[in-house]
Amino acid sequence: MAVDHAPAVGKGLRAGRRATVRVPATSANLGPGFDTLGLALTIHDVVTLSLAPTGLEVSVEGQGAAGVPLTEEHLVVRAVRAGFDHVGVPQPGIRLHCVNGIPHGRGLGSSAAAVVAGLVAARGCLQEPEALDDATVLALATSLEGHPDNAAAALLGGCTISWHTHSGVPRAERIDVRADLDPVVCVPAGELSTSTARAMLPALVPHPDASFNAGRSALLVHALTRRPDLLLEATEDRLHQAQRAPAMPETAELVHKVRELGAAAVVSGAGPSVLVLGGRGEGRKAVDAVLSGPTGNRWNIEQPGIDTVGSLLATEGE
Ligand SMILES: Nc1ncnc2c1ncn2[C@@H]1O[C@H](COP(=O)(O)OP(=O)(O)O)[C@@H](O)[C@H]1O
Ligand SMILES: N[C@@H](CCOP(=O)(O)O)C(=O)O
Repeated sequence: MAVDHAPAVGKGLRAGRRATVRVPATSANLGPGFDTLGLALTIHDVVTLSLAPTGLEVSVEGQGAAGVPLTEEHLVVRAVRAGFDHVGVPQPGIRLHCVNGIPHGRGLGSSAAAVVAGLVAARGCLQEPEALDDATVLALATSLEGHPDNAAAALLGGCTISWHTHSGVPRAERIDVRADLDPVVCVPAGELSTSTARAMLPALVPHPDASFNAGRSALLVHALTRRPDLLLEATEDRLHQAQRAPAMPETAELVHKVRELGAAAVVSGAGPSVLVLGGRGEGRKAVDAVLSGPTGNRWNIEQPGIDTVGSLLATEGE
């Protein structure tokens, strides 16, 4: 009788499982809430993971398909492996297919989406999925990303407040923003990596600026939930946008012009996209007024809804 010596997928993993995760784009900071506030948007990546005894096969369609490595360096693969390492299961072979809707390097949380999708897909292939519960995924994603704001919103959906405990554990809570909040996103063609934009920030900030942002962040929670008329004032910031403006002058100019018309424009994440927050049609009206000239066609204008689901896992097979 022939003996099959082929290696098997290791203990603790579901060999026949196919895990599909849909994960939203996120806009972080929302002005004053640097590394704290995040908003999930209905622009999505979808990743499908299945396991094999050995090897790696990665295929990618959509955003970033031409640029991302199809190797162990692929961010989703790194996240899957980080999840399995955390749980302590033996690393299997990986078959991964990604359909990407989130543009890369534009301040819409593509890297956080990739990391969260990989971790949640890893959860879907575990015998004991609770080993990668939301708190653990947030902690692992934050350590891969360096900040929790995008990862929290990508994982939980909606608008999130995230913070670190004294012992350095990231935590997050969702707040229920007004149903009529109608975000507009203006996406330029050029990319700016988050690490480049973070390197532009000073290590220390003056106390009055810290105080200014603390007040605006608190006000912003009130504006997002109850008082949209305060959004313009509540989205003021002194901690990061002006400091990063030299790397994205067109973004800074668009934010300024839209705000002059009374709409709450901010840099989305680390930029260079612009997010405008307002009631139904308000942001779009201001953006159209500013971008009606020849420079307007340099921006891709989108009106995504708010994703209230967060990361959505579906599994097939044993
Ligand atoms: N879906 C993805 N698959 C693989 N790598 C990704 C994916 N999304 C983002 N990345 C990696 O992260 C980089 C962008 O991350 P970052 O500079 O933080 O910008 P963003 O604001 O889009 O998160 C990409 O250039 C790519 O290397
Ligand atoms: N708080 C972070 C947010 C980065 O978001 P991204 O979408 O640009 O990755 C920062 O401002 O650096």
